[in-house]
This record gives sequence, structure tokens and C-alpha cells, in this order.
Amino acid sequence: MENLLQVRSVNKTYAGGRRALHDINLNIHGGKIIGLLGTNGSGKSTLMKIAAGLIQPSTGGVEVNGKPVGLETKAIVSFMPDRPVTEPWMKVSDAVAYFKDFYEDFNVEKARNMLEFMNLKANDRISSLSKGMNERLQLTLALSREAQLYMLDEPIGGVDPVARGKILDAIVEFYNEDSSIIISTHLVRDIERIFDEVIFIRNGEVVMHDEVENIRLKHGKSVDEMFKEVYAE
Ligand SMILES: Nc1ncnc2c1ncn2[C@@H]1O[C@H](COP(=O)(O)OP(=O)(O)OP(=O)(O)O)[C@@H](O)[C@H]1O
Repeated sequence: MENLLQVRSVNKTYAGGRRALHDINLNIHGGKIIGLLGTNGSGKSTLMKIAAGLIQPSTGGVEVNGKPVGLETKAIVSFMPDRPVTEPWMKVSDAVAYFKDFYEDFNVEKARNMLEFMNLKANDRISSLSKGMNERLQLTLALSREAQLYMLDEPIGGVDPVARGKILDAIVEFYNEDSSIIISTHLVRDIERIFDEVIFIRNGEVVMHDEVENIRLKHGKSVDEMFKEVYAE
């Protein structure tokens, strides 16, 4: 498979001098579900926002499908940020209409199927949704685009353990196998079953990038056990 996402020597220092990313290099291929794992403040959101074209790196560059991040790459990248992208006054149906207007690749049929799977009703008002139900909606909107690269920032942080299983099932069920999905989380144990690869990021640096199968075979450990070892303080 071709390189879908290429991150070259990316550094990011925010105004105020806080260094969030340090010399990040990554190659991500198509057809994978990848975990971007790290503790709070390790740089996961910053890396996703740079790849989504929302913020600029201080130095270095990112390419999606061989093109530098810009308008062309934004058309094939679907990003679910860690805060809702919808307005509280909207109903679920308004949010779907809004996405359909905004994104040419938005698949309304897929959105309807996912909403049903997620137990969300078109008439539900967004302000009345619980945090977990709102996350299900944001995930539905992000995954209903026919994108090539999906980046989901903490998609299951607010949902209870039972619902987590359902959401992971939705990700796998509605995943188009030509695309790749990068999921940031620190809830490793709950979610590792769906990962093909994992990237461990600590203090803005990539400390490990490997296939889950290799971690299990080489180290005889689950990803969660490896995570706890790498991040032990
Ligand atoms: N807009 C900003 N201005 C200044 N510093 C920031 C900004 N956004 C993030 N940071 C800092 O950059 C570092 C990395 O933050 P980032 O949000 O990328 O981490 P994260 O791994 O996504 O964390 P979490 O799991 O808590 O969401 C942190 O030290 C954070 O305080």
C-alpha cells in the first residue's frame, strides 16, 4: 500500500514557548486502523490538528496522498476534534444537513444507518444529548464522509464501558477498508482490539510505532501492558 500520511521532521512550539511536538517522523499506509496513544498533554491532538490542516507546524511538513496539507488534502481527510463541531440549537437532522452542505463526500445513507445503529433520532435536539450520545453523533458525522483518512480525537472518552463496545463495533462496521483511521486515546485496554498498528507518543516524541501483532509476538504483551510499561512514572 502507498503512503497515505507522511509526517516529516515536524516540530511544534505554541506561542508562549511550550513545545508540543519534537521531530516527529511517521509513515502511515492505507487500509489500517491505527491507535495514537499517549497520556494527557503528550501531543496527540496537536499532531492530528496539523495533519488536518487546522494549525501549522513550526518546522517540518506533512503530506496526505503525496500532497502537502492544504485544500486538496482537507477534501480527503475527515477529522473529529475532541470538542463538538455542531451547534447546541441544532437537531440531529440539522447537523446531518449541515455536513451534507459542507462536504461533497458526505454520504447521507451511511449517516442514516449509523444514526440508527447509535440509537440517535433525527428529531433529537443536540443540547439535550448526553456527552456520550453527543460523541456518537460527532463520530457518525465524521465517519459518514467518504474520506481516505479519518482522524478521531478521543472518540470514546465520554461514553460508558458498554457503549464503548458499541461505538468500536460501529467504527469497524462502517469502516471502508481502502481508507485509514487514526484514533487518539488513552483508554488503551478498551480499544486495542480494533488496532492494526499503534503509535506511542510521549512528551511530543514518537517512542514506538509498530504493528499490534508484532508487539504481541516480540514482547509477549498486550498493547495495554506495553502502554503501562512505556508510560510508567
Ligand atoms: N493552543 C495551545 N496553546 C499553548 N499550548 C498548547 C495549546 N494546545 C496544546 N498545548 C500544549 O501542547 C502540549 C500537547 O497538547 P495536546 O493537546 O496536543 O496533547 P494531547 O496528547 O492531545 O492531550 P490530551 O490527551 O489531554 O487531550 C500540552 O503541553 C498542551 O498544554
